[in-house]
Amino acid sequence: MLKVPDHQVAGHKGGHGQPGPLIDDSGRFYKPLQDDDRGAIEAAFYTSFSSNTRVPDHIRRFFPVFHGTQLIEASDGSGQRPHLVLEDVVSGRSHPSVMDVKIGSRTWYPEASEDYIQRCFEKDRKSSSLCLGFRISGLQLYGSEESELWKPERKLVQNLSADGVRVVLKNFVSSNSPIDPNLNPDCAFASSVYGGSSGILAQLLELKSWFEDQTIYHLNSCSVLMVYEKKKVLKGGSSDAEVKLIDFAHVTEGNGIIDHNFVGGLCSLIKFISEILTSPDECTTKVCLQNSDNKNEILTSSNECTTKVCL
Ligand SMILES: O=P(O)(O)O[C@@H]1[C@@H](OP(=O)(O)O)[C@H](OP(=O)(O)O)[C@H](O)[C@H](OP(=O)(O)O)[C@H]1OP(=O)(O)O
Ligand SMILES: Nc1ncnc2c1ncn2[C@@H]1O[C@H](COP(=O)(O)OP(=O)(O)O)[C@@H](O)[C@H]1O
Repeated sequence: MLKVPDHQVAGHKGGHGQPGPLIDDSGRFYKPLQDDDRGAIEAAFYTSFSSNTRVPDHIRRFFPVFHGTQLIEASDGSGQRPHLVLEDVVSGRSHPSVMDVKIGSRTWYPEASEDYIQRCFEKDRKSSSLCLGFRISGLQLYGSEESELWKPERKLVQNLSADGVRVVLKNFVSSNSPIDPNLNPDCAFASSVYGGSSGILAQLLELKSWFEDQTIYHLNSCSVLMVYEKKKVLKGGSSDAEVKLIDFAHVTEGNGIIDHNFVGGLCSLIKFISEILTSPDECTTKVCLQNSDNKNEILTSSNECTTKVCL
């Protein structure tokens, strides 16, 4: 039985006349192939990547397993449509905290159309992509109460400044509520989620070492998906933190050239996460996430805050 995923944090969602992803009970994620060349490019990437013997096994685990394409009924009832059949990265987790981070200071690439380049350029300029080399595309995080789920409006998190990004990366691994203005992110779970030999930082470093050498693919506009199980962490168990790369609709051939745009963004994300691990209390900012009606201000403050960032 296919259903709409509860834990999608970014990308195209079903509704408003467009099909969205579906999941099944056996841990598979069905992504509708987009009509234009994006669908064909992503399917070609997964096909090439799955059989490419130059990709080391320890790197394959950072990509969802690919089970081919399949014709299934689209989520919007528009009839049968081809879908990529992928491993569902959040399957088996009851309270997954999830963050989608789009890597690269530039999400466009020279082979794209002029119109696409302009749209990407505008988004990169307005978001943290241009200055940091990545942007948070979307996230959800569970609080300490099982019923508490924070899923901020995507446009708010995408356009955060460096200070804002730092606070949200701290919120992601904190035990206290991101929407209580009186609470600073305590980074209580930083060491179990970001740290350790199998934590998110170690996984990102392993990826980085491959991307510093590989010249097969250029992963334009691709995301790092960071996932962990909040329920287990709250009980003192392992975070089961996982990093996966997703969204290959704009992959181009590397042609012997290192993907500097991807490597640069990855290094920047690594730096932010390393700093949270080494100095979790250090902060100079106060982030104010304002709702679209501009009425309800949600403040997330940190120790010794001196700057106020408003959206
Ligand atoms: O439609 P939008 O404005 O939500 O833009 C989509 C992006 O959403 P965002 O900029 O993060 O809000 C979306 O970004 P995310 O995957 O959500 O990070 C994609 O960039 C998508 O383009 P494509 O399918 O990769 O070619 C973008 O879709 P297209 O506009 O290119 O169809
Ligand atoms: N294999 C997967 N398993 C679980 N969730 C996924 C998977 N791939 C994508 N997602 C979810 O869907 C969102 C959008 O995915 P993405 O491939 O970027 O779509 P789009 O091409 O529409 O931007 C991600 O932010 C994530 O929440």
